[in-house]
Amino acid sequence: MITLDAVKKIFQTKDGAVNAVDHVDLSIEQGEIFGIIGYSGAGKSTLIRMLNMLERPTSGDVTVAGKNLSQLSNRELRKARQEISMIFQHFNLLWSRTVKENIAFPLEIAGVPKEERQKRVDELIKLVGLEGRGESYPSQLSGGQKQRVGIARALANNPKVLLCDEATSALDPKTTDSILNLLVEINQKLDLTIVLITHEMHVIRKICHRVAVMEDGRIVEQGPVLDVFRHPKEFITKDFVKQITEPEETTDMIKQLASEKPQSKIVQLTFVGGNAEQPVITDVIRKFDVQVNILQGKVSQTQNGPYGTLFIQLEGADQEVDEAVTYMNGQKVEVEVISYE
Ligand SMILES: Nc1ncnc2c1ncn2[C@@H]1O[C@H](COP(=O)(O)OP(=O)(O)OP(=O)(O)O)[C@@H](O)[C@H]1O
Repeated sequence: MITLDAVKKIFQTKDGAVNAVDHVDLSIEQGEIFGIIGYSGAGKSTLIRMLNMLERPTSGDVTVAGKNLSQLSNRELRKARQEISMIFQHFNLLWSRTVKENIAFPLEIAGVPKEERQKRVDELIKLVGLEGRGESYPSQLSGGQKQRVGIARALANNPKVLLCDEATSALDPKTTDSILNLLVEINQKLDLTIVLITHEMHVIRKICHRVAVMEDGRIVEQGPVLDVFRHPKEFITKDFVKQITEPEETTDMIKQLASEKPQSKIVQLTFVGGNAEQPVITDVIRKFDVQVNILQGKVSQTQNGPYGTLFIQLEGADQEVDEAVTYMNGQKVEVEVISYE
């Protein structure tokens, strides 16, 4: 559905050239929810804005739904953009228009007759769960409701692709979850391809099928979300995965326990599927002369199935503990001995 081929964007500034996007190749499938994660300044916004030519690449090709956007005339590009919609962090609504009028706006531009417009707006209001709010103005809505208007407006002309530019970054965690659920719902119902950029791994974990990690204008790692969670290769990816597996409280707790019992080993098990870790723990207790303390465990849902992490503390003679770790390494879990020295 979307391919980027050697795409570059260089901004000329008075302080010199900035390589915002540096030779990116990417391929996104029809019906996929594809996430791009990176810290501020990584080039995410520039990259996503090149997917609808809000930003033109300095070089390279962007192809969406079979059209090479770099080669289109302005008129052809306006038409292509009806198939590539976008939602934004700060919603970008028209404040003097009601919800209905905001949603109708792209239909007016596309020349859709009034009666058809009204029918379509009513459908969209229902689709995004804004029944009864059609006559409200944006200032009368919560953040989550404003983003629902943004989504309805973006879907008005039946796009093939929805681009989400930090669409939940201005929302609280609960509202974020409800908007993410809505995005999954429309992805499934409409077979819509969704590309999103974010700096939050939670967003990737919850809704994306695949993820690309961006740093200094480049894609440094990409793959199915579960694979990247299980085997993050780059340092930056490990850092992002820790947002999910190892919140600060966990780190503090582990440091404390490790200092109380310096001879013990703290091990993080990562597994895919609901109960994959249980037989491993049972086996370790049975086969080795070690004491296993379970410190913390968590299973999170992803679009590709459950993903879990478990922190355990192993106590016993050095050799027994080492053998237990070696044994676990050969099982269906990822094993990492945690050390904060
Ligand atoms: N119009 C512009 N002119 C000059 N430099 C720009 C422009 N837009 C972006 N940049 C620079 O390009 C680099 C990438 O910026 P970009 O906004 O794409 O990153 P980002 O990952 O989206 O970060 P953020 O989340 O902070 O927006 C940064 O160094 C930024 O300063």
